[in-house]
Amino acid sequence: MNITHVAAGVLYNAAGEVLLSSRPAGKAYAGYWEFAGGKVEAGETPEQALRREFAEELGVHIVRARAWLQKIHAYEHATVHLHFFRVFSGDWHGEPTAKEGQDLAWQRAGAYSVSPMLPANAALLEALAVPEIFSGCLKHGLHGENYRIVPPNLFSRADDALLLDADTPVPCKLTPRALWRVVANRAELAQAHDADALLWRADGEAGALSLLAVLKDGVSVPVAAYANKALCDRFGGAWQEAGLHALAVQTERQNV
Ligand SMILES: Nc1nc2c([nH]c(=O)n2[C@@H]2O[C@H](COP(=O)(O)OP(=O)(O)OP(=O)(O)O)[C@@H](O)[C@H]2O)c(=O)[nH]1
Repeated sequence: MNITHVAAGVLYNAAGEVLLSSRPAGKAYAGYWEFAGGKVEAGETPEQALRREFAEELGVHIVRARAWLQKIHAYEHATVHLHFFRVFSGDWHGEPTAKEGQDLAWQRAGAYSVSPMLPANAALLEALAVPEIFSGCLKHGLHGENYRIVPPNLFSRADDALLLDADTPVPCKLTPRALWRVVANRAELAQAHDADALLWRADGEAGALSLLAVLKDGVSVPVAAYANKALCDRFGGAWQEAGLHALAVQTERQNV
């Protein structure tokens, strides 16, 4: 199969908004909103392609980009392997300028006002609303800004995300905003193919290192590392560099 590699970036401003751009006239899906980026050229890494596309399309110079999710999507015209990056405020400079006739809009993650969005990006746009810091435990749930992930017995609101083990069926009466599965190794990861997001439970150094290896291979859904504060302090930077979405710091009082 012929696969086109594409690099795209989620650019953040100081207010925490993300930049979307519309596809210019003449391209497939003209007028649809997407993240700035484009095809990876021969001899380039995805990150190099991202830097080039951001300079060409937006006049933005990227200082540091963090790997995020990877998606494979089959379009009528091509199958694309998308490499998404996040570029946080402070990690870029320049004034984003539409250099290719596109429209630009800063948007609050989860409260988008532009449309239509590129259909392939739906899960990604939802993933951006997942906060980057959680705290709590598996038994009582994990809490982040405007977001909570709870086990079935605590599920009470339509905007709750549901926390389940890798092999527990979703209770049919529940319709969570997202399904999070708890995994601790590659075998459980392989079972969790229906998850919208993953909570990687790292109990010690071995678990922390295997999470790092999984992230380096590339992940297609947001991953939060569930670990005690000491492990989060020790591995947090390396995990985030490799594509971790969030840290879920295990609170002291529990032991599950
Ligand atoms: N830039 C970008 N492309 C995306 C995103 N999501 C997604 O499915 N794609 C797909 O990835 C492909 C990117 O190709 P492109 O046409 O933007 O790349 P390009 O600027 O290098 O195109 P060109 O060679 O026609 O000038 C398209 O099929 C596009 O639909 C996204 O968020 N951003």
